[in-house]
Amino acid sequence: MSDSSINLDELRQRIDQLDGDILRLISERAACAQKVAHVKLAHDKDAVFYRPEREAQVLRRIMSLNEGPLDSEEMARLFREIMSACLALEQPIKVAYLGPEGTFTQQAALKHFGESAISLPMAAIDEVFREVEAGAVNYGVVPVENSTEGVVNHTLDTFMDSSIHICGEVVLRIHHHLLISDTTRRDKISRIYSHPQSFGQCRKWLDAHYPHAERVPVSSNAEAAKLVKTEWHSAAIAGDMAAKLYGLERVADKIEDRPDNSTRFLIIGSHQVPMAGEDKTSIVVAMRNQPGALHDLLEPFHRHKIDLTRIETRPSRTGVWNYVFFIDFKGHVDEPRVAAVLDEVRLRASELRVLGSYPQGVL
Ligand SMILES: C=C(O[C@@H]1C=C(C(=O)O)C=C[C@H]1O)C(=O)O
Repeated sequence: MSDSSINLDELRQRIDQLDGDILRLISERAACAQKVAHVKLAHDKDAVFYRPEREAQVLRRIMSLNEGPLDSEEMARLFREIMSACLALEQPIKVAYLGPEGTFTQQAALKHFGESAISLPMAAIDEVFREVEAGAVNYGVVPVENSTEGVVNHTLDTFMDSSIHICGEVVLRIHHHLLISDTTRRDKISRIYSHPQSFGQCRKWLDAHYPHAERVPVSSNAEAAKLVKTEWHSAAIAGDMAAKLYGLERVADKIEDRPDNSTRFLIIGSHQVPMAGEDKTSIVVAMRNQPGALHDLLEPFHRHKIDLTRIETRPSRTGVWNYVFFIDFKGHVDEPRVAAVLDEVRLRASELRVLGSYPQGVL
């Protein structure tokens, strides 16, 4: 036996030993999580097992303790799955997302809740809201803004008519691929299907590589992937999940024009989330139609040194909502300085609603 094979045997024995240790520790952790669930139930029979603020703290702690060689995000993803499996022991979490199956929103839902969550596709953003409001699911996931294409107006508009809370956020790197089926003639592609947002994110690449192909907008990337199965001269632009789901081949990888192309999704639910330590708050504010309204709105944030992360304006849809601003900022409503700012803004606004305070996205 050569030296290298002796080493290999030893290393494999060591790995077997470590796997045994990991197995034992994961089981011990799962038993602990089960006990936590029983304690929660003893206090309140309608207790919610899932605690987004606690999960954010667990993941942040793991990332700060990690010394490699795995990078911290990779390690947090492993722990995300361990927590997801622990939680599912008691009660798998049910999550509605903007479908169909294979969309980036489903990918975001699984990234946030882990693969043990039950994810249910909905046909439209307002259906996701309705399922959460009706209590048919624990949470919903909807896209809210893309770094290349901007805000998803429909999501913001739906918040105006809803009493739902924002319970979390998740940011997903969006990679688009040009996909074909096994019957597609790759030299004869004359039509490309995708969602309008994705066409926007791949515009330059398409102009350079397929200037003459017809671009056909459809309701989702997953729908585009499905259509390609039946047409020999068509391709689709979609992500990994849709490619796998429909068994498509990648003709070109990562064709998005900007390498940092990412989408932010919101987790919506019916509970308010306690402080996690690094939180964000989203509010919607209506101001009266008068000069200086925007300045009046923002001035208290500046004075109290609160960091705004986003501000969007939407047209009002009623007489009361003259100007409607969606504002995200760092901090939690339970912090005194945030409460002070909101009190001041409330006096200046014709209406203010806190959509939610929630942990800043970790993964
Ligand atoms: C164990 C708990 O319940 C759930 C499971 C968690 C875990 O596995 O670490 C964390 C938060 C909750 O979603 C808890 O609240 O601590």
